[in-house]
Amino acid sequence: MRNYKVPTLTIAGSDSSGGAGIQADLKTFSAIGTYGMSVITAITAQNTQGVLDVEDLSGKIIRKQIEAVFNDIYPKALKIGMVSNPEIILEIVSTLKKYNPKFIVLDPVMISKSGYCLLKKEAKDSLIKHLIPIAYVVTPNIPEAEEISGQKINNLEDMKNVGEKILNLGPKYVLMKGGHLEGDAIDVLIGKDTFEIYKENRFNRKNTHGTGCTLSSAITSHLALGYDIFESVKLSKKYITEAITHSFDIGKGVGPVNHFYEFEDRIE
Ligand SMILES: Nc1ncnc2c1ncn2[C@@H]1O[C@H](COP(=O)(O)OP(=O)(O)O)[C@@H](O)[C@H]1O
Ligand SMILES: Cc1ncc(COP(=O)(O)OP(=O)(O)O)c(N)n1
Repeated sequence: MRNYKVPTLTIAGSDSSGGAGIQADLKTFSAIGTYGMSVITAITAQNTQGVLDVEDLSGKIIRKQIEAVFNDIYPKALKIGMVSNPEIILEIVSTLKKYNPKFIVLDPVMISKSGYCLLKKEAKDSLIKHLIPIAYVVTPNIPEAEEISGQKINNLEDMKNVGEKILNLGPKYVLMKGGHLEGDAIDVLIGKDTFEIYKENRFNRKNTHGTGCTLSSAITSHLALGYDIFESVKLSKKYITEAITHSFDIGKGVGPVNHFYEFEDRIE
């Protein structure tokens, strides 16, 4: 069910190499078939080999971007990615509260795969106290869930327990991603009366830049298109698995996942 007129929004950082951040989000929105809009929170100088530098935008211009979008094209669903400092987090929360969006997908980005800290240490408390409670679904990977909860995660049982702890912070659902564990790629969705497992084979691929950004934007798109949370996660898990399977070599480091493999036959 594609409907390119259904508006979706990403509030996130820019990745100059196009594999993660805003760029991955907009590619995902387009590939799934929604109308993507963006609010940029930070500019990263980044490529497939790592993050070289970051400049945060001011709270003021972030607020103005959100207002410009909402006062004109109200998104059906939005995602939040990199928000690196407390001022940015507080500005986003207070501005979004004026518009009361139904579906906020929060990807609590902390450290890039290349090891760069995208969330400043002093921002962790604001993320936990102010941003997580307004989310419809939070999508931490294992290290992020450990950082948020202060608990170590080694297996599915730990994922469930920690997921419940994060749920108590106030979001409606927690989708804990198991990409950082060994074995099958297992994600779990935890809600008040919900415990769902989404399992796919693990594919041994070098090029996995942008997996987290892509999964959260896929969920955002599916929620915007009217799917419930269970179908949205199921379809998005399929989407990221295919995108990883078809990921490709570009640049000298960890290349991106592939959003457009379906169209490759048409490229001359
Ligand atoms: N090698 C892999 N094969 C298949 N799925 C994977 C692989 N690595 C990650 N995934 C999946 O990709 C999504 C993103 O997961 P993860 O890598 O944990 O997040 P992040 O990019 O935020 O670190 C999850 O659905 C996870 O299960
Ligand atoms: C600007 C920006 N935002 C987020 C990330 C993290 O992306 P993620 O999808 O978690 O994947 P990796 O980049 O860690 O592979 C990023 N790198 N840049």
